[in-house]
Amino acid sequence: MNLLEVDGVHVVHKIRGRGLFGHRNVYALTDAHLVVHPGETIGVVGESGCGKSTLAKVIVGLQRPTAGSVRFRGKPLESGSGREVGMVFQDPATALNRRLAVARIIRDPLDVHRVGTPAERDDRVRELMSLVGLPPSVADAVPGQLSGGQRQRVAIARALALRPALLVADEPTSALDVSVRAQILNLLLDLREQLELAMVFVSHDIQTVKKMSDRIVTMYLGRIVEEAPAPELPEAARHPYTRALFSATPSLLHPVEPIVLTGPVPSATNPPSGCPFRTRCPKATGECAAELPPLSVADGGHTYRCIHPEIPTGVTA
Ligand SMILES: Nc1ncnc2c1ncn2[C@@H]1O[C@H](COP(=O)(O)OP(=O)(O)OP(=O)(O)O)[C@@H](O)[C@H]1O
Repeated sequence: MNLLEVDGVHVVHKIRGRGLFGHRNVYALTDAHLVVHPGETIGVVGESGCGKSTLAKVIVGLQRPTAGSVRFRGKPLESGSGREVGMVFQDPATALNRRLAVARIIRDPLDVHRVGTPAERDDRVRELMSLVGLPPSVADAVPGQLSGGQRQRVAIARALALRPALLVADEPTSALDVSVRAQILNLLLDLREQLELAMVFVSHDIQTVKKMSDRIVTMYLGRIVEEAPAPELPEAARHPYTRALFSATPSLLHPVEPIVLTGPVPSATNPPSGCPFRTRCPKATGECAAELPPLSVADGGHTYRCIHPEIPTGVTA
């Protein structure tokens, strides 16, 4: 059975316009479809504002869809399955209550859900601290007394307290010093292995996402424009935008032809007709404005929305 199914989810925010213009809609997420299988890691990439965090919040139940549904093990997310999905946020400095001691922060979900006896909760907190590599000596410290890496370990321990089957990590290392990023990524990889966790890993750092993920979802202006097996990227990327993202942070192992994007990302209040990427796409033609490109399917569960796709070397279109 699928662990998680995001089915036709839209998130539209209403914002107050200036003067006589009344309300405007921000199309943060449009018709998102995504399936997560037990134990697999889905990477989500795209530029700032493309809807990555909105998708992450929808998956953990922090953002209610305007339309569409999210199902966990076949049941609507609202029906109590929320505790099976843990979330780690970008900045542990703001995500943690700065007045509470580490042990209290990690224990909080256990208290809220009344898991076991108080003594069992204490044991679980000790176990979680050891799992994420926190020494027992920091149990009584407050977040301000810890390093950034330690704070993120506290956040990860708290997210794992209720033994979720799925962990959503939204830019979990981007607020950290470069020197500790690898440690936190390795910790997430170890935990995934040890606990057989599924993960949704959100980052604008496409090379890290490639390393962490089984499949990669590319988002642009609120839409999923491509989903492909991570090991095959960037060579197999069909959507010019996925290629552009990879070519912006080239890797020696996987060189790609540079695709330089010009012009600003269009506003999510007024997305272009047809293909959302067409205003910046080097391959765009008049046809791209007419309608949203249909979902095309390539080998290996690879899907994309583009009518002028890149064709990988050695593949016939
Ligand atoms: N509460 C809100 N009210 C109005 N607009 C919002 C709200 N939350 C998000 N948005 C808008 O929705 C769009 C998607 O935002 P989201 O935070 O999901 O993008 P993102 O890809 O995660 O960006 P970043 O990488 O900068 O975090 C953006 O245009 C953003 O400005």
